[in-house]
Amino acid sequence: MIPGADEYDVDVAVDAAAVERLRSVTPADVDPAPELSFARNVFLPLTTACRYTCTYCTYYDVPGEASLMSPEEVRETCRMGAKAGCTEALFTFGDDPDDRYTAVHERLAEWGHDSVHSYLREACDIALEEGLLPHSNPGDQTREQMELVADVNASMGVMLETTAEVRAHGGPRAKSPGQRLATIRTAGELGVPFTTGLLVGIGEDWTDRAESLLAIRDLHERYGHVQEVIVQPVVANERWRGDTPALDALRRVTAMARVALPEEVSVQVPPNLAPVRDLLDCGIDDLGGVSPVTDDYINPDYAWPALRELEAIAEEAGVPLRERLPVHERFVPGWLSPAILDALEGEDEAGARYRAVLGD
Ligand SMILES: O=c1nc2n(C[C@H](O)[C@H](O)[C@H](O)CO)c3cc(O)ccc3cc-2c(=O)[nH]1
Ligand SMILES: C[C@H]1O[C@@H](n2cnc3c(N)ncnc32)[C@H](O)[C@@H]1O
Ligand code: MET
Ligand code: SF4
Repeated sequence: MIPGADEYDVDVAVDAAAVERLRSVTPADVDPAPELSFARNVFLPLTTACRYTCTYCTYYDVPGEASLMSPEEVRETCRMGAKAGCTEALFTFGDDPDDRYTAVHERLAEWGHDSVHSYLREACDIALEEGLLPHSNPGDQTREQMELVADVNASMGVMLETTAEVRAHGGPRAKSPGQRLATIRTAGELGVPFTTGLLVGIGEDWTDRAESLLAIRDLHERYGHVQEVIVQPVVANERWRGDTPALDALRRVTAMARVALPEEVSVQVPPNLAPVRDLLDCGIDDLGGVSPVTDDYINPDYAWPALRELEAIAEEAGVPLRERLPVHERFVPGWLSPAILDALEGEDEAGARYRAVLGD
């Protein structure tokens, strides 16, 4: 039984025999992908306040020190991104800050918001006005929270990380695998194209990795909404002095992701955190969002490779490098809200920029 599954009423069916079969997959069992895709984004860390205290994370600030990006800063960053040819505004930040962050809540109230989600909606509107398509990953979301922002996002996401109960999530306020699966299910119910993934090396074992991939597959089979699964190694920082996954392990879990998931689901590896060149034969077909203008605020010590480097990686793999939007092309017919479709069809510069990426 997956921890928290009962509490959040998720009936994800993971068959023990399928876990055993997936565990035995190796890179020799997968074919290399025919192309590599990526998106150009700007990273907008709306707030560093977070209800959790994951032990691998340097992103969150303690109450009293947490920051909140202002609407003006959001607009400025988006404008800069659009000018640099980006298509995606990546909003990813602390999970639903709790009541200990009084200063954050007071500031939000001054700006007319009673929650971070209410503010996120305004921020997504700003991004659309400035010519970027929002992709929000605010961590766990309730159905009510996701409903509040779904129609102003091209796609959304949350890392499942793992279905296991791990010490790295521990402490009094811990992430629950059941809650994360419930978030992924809610996205399916609401028809939101979705990104999720594994965080590798936080204390999970091979059975947990296989189970996590099969849980994602199960939810995707029900709703068809998973666009990509990220295989992300945990990386060292001043809070995480623990181990990081060895290359062998990363190669094997990447191949397992490729075998576990149907072909239409991309397998993404972040080129600033993982040795992508050594994973090209393990089935990856996507390099995720890469920013020409902002840092990776979650892992600030790990710089984005330049576009030139992505081109060199694709060349080494002998496949074309293709730019994509934050929502994968197959979701454009039928899945997008009027606000996002309007942006894609707009007669302005942004519309032309999106359509150029789509190849229309
Ligand atoms: O720059 C990053 N982008 C992350 N992204 C963004 C991703 O690179 C792109 O935004 C998506 O591929 C959409 O284009 C995530 C998106 C999600 O929905 C869920 C998790 C992540 C994790 C990261 C991350 O750690 N760093
Ligand atoms: C956006 C995602 O970034 C991941 N994240 C947080 N800290 C680290 C780290 N040290 N290394 C790699 N990924 C990390 C979390 O899994 C989160 O969901
Ligand atoms: N807090 C969210 C999560 O862990 C998103 C960003 S992590 C810095 O899923
Ligand atoms: S990984 Fe996300 S949820 Fe965990 S402490 Fe960092 S910001 Fe919060």
